[in-house]
Amino acid sequence: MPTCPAPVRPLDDAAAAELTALAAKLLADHNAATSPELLAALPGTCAQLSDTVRHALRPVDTADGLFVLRGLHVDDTELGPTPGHWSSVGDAGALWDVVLLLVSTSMGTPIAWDGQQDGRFVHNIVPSPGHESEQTGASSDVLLTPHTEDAFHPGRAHLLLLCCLRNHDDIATTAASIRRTALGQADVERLKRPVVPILPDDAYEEAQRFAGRPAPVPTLFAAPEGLTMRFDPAYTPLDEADAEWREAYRRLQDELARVSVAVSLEPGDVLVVDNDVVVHGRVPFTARYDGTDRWLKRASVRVGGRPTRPAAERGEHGYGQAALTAWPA
Ligand SMILES: O=C(O)CCC(=O)C(=O)O
Ligand SMILES: [Fe+2]
Repeated sequence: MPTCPAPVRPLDDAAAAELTALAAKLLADHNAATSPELLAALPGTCAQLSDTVRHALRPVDTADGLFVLRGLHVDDTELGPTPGHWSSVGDAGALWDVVLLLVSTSMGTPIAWDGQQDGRFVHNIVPSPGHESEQTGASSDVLLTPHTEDAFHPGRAHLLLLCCLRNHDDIATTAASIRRTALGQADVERLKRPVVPILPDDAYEEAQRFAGRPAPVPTLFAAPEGLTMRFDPAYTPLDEADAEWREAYRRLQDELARVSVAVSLEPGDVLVVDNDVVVHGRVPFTARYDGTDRWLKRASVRVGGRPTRPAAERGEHGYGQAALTAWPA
């Protein structure tokens, strides 16, 4: 798998300092990155960003469906130990929550879920004891299978942002763009049909208990700018589909593996992924559990008026979950 051929958008020192200083001021004004007042102040603060920063934060503009924003400075010695679980993070790395929220707000509206990580708008991705072989951000020993984030839900993010605080072992995030695949037209047509559902993942215990009937959803969709995808094989009951459809799905998986790139994030990097175009995952690794583990901050962003999804999604129940927005929609 090629390593970091992802487009890099450099932030020079002045731009990085501008973004970090604005975040620090917001945090000082509101005390906590989780404060509703801080969230409400994000759009107004973003409006103060210079054209240079704004330009670096323009939408994803290549068929890779992603870019890496590079140039922010994380001081490892100031960070404190990597928490062992998202629930024990408290306000550790809070400045980076706010930086990530500013970056997110310049692209759209940050969203959160009541049922995930206490409804926080910035999640912490750290390996956690006892979760090594799950298909969630807390795992380590296993390959995190390429997936669309929150694929089970019609209100899922359009953009997924991962900000790296620590990654001493160069553990790569994987990314594969549907726009780089060469799938036969017959397979595309087959995968555009709603055949099987995508069930809530293990990060959503409440949604997994939802009693409603799972609705089949299409895997591929022909949007005006090209194909988009909704894909999470680890939570898709593939054996409910007929053999022909399963073979088409298998060929899609093979194509995604063929075009997959490995992006090893450095501290300060923000990976921006178009969640309609790219599936992401992570290579397996051995957790350290000594306070120096890999640590990412994650945000999800909704972008209004994007024609990237079938209209039929609007009728889905979303397994009883609703996305929260950082300020009233
Ligand atoms: O750890 C990573 O690189 C990605 C994990 C992941 O899938 C996510 O945070 O959504
Ligand atoms: Fe993910």
